[in-house]
Amino acid sequence: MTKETIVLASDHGGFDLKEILKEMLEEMGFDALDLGCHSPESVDYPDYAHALADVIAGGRATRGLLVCGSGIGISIAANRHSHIRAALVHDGLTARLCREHNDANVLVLGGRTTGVDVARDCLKIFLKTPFEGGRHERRIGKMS
Ligand SMILES: O=C(CO)[C@H](O)[C@H](O)[C@H](O)COP(=O)(O)O
Repeated sequence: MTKETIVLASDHGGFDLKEILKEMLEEMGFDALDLGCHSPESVDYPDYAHALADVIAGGRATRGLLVCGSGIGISIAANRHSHIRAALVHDGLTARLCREHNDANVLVLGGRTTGVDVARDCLKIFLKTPFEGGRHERRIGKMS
């Protein structure tokens, strides 16, 4: 069976958490396409958000994960792309709602703000929760 590819990227502030979540994705049976960064050396988060958006635009992955220090900068950068709905979440509830209501295609976490256990939960919930459609479909349509 073909593995689904999940694309992921971070800046230095999200590097440690991205590495942990990459391993988790692989353990869950996904193909984790890691666009970097590849060390804790300081880099610029927009470069990584744009690279991830390009991969999703190209169709190699449909879902992604971004991490920076707070999750804020990298989500702002990712959401400049019209095909990206990147959701910065902080707990299981927001991870579920970003899928059910917003059909988010990119999960964003803060490596300096969210603990590893919560981050793992968020990722699991993000991956398994379907979009509810209905009234939410209309609202999403108004954003494109
Ligand atoms: O964009 C951010 C804050 O909104 C991220 O947290 C970055 O990772 C952060 O700004 C990086 O900060 P640093 O002082 O250069 O490590």
